[in-house]
Amino acid sequence: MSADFAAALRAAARPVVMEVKRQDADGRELLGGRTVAEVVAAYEAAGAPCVSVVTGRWFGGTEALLAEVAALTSLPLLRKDFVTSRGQLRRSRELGASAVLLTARLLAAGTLERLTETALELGLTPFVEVADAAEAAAVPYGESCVVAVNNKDIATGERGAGDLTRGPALLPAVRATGTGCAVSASGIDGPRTAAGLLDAGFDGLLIGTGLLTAGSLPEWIARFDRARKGGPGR
Ligand SMILES: O=P(O)(O)OC[C@@H](O)[C@@H](O)c1c[nH]c2ccccc12
Repeated sequence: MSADFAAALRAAARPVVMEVKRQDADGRELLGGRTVAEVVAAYEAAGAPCVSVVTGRWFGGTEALLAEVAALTSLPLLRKDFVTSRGQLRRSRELGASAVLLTARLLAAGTLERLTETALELGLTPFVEVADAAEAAAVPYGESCVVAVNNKDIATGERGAGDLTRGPALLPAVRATGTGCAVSASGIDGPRTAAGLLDAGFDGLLIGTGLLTAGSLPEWIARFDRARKGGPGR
């Protein structure tokens, strides 16, 4: 559980944080009759370096889901939720998270700084999501954080398709935070899109719905590998 989330992601042949999420923002079921154990096993077989677990109620998640995934795998886990308190950070650690989502848009600057500090003290990697250049410029302790561009809009409840041009445009601002791990998150619909974001310079991706609704995960991965310019593991 203390595994280094960012290092695992950066070192991976397929730097994709694969997400366990019960429902999308519109309430659509995503596990499709599979058990959580089956989904985690499929992600491990696909070479996932890290797993994201959505505990937010909005997406049908619970804290118990994080504990369940932690019992199934030793991969570093990201807790995805709307974390606003230090208590939630401590709890995330207890439940087995290695990294925790902090959403810049939802947190006042002082709160984001305080939560980032506490996360680092607890040995959790802050996974800070930004949606514009101003948010990126304000990321505290950027060199110790994973900084992710969220392609979807939190202001509209993460509904809709997302804006995949946002990420590459924001990449210079994300790099300026000092992070060694720039991630593109949300709304990545297919293997070609995913490959294009890595070719555009992202170190990693976070994908939930696209993987969970893929007819065949091995086929998705094979298409992803083929679509990458330098092949997997450049
Ligand atoms: O399923 P997608 O579109 O690949 O997105 C994954 C992830 O980014 C999304 O689940 C998410 C984005 N922000 C969140 C905040 C809380 C919980 C979950 C999320």
